[in-house]
Amino acid sequence: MSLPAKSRGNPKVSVTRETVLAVLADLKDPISGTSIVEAGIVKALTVEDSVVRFVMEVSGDHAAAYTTLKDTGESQIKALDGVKSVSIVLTAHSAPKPPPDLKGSRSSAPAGPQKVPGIDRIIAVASGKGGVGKSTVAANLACALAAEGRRVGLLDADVYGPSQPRMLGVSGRPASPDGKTILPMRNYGVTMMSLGLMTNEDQAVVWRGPMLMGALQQMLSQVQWGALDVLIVDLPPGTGDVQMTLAQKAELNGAIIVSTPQDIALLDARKGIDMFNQLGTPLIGMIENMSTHICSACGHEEHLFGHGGVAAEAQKLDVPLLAEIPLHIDIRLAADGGAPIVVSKPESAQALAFRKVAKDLISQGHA
Ligand SMILES: Nc1ncnc2c1ncn2[C@@H]1O[C@H](COP(=O)(O)OP(=O)(O)OP(=O)(O)O)[C@@H](O)[C@H]1O
Repeated sequence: MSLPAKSRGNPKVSVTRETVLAVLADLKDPISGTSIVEAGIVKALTVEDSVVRFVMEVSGDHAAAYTTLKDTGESQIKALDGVKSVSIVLTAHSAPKPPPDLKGSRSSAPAGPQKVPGIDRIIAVASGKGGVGKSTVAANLACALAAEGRRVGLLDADVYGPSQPRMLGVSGRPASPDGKTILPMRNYGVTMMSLGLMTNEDQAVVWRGPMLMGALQQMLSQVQWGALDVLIVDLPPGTGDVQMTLAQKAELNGAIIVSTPQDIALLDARKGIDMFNQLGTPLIGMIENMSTHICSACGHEEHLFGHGGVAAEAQKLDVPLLAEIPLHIDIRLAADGGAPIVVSKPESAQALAFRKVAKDLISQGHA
């Protein structure tokens, strides 16, 4: 493929994603012989403020063969007009052969969920429906556990709407000094990694199933989490590929289901509970979020989305109800402002509701 005409000599020209892709399309994958774009090696390409970033996802067996290619790509993109800098992260995942053993094989090799080295426990925070406050709960629980002295990681696996960088007030890109491992970000005592940090915040990310699985696996195995007492995983809403992959690849110690009291959210939450039951992941409990609204002006309490629906459901399903978190503007402002309420107003009633859950998780040995 030939390059689009470069606008040499024009310092004001801004480089586009298409121009970068055209350069990359001319680079041959040393293994398949096709272009590295066609071979699906280039992932999460973003062009932002003249800075080009992308991930080259290659098989671990051939990582060395790609180092030169990475350097070539870097210098060719740097040479484009309008490019200030280039950041390429070369990530090597384990070889695709033998095929992933998802159903269990007759071989003696251990199949199924594995413990992630250095991580004592993994808790998934899930919801059946989007927008019920799952990410808010995950961020507050992670910070509250850290404040209790636990070594906490937070993995934002919500690939369709990663929000943890914003909630934890973290920006910038994770570094990969050796091209193999990724250094996570850290704030409020929480070690955090998000797929959102590898992509452009304004860009809709269309993840294909296998790409998603590769990315999730990388997040678990190539991020330098360090020693953790607990890793909280903020899952995307619903019962899709990410949930399945996570439960199949990593040993999950438990799941927390977040729901609003409304029937429709509860219906979806039930599907989520069903899925975890089928995957063999123990349910730690349910959290009713946006349980009751307390007016910040007059203190009047009203039940915008109903109240007690999750408690009734939890009882029916014989799953503990961990908390009823009120709908309060301070919770939203804190989350939007990059300092969850347990950090920004730790003594408020809203923060105490989250902190109690964290303390209970510790005392029950879950975190
Ligand atoms: N208890 C609460 N009180 C007030 N606002 C809340 C509360 N919980 C969540 N919110 C706000 O609701 C919005 C959605 O929350 P959040 O992003 O945590 O939901 P989510 O379930 O993770 O959504 P998605 O799955 O779509 O990412 C955010 O603006 C958040 O600040």
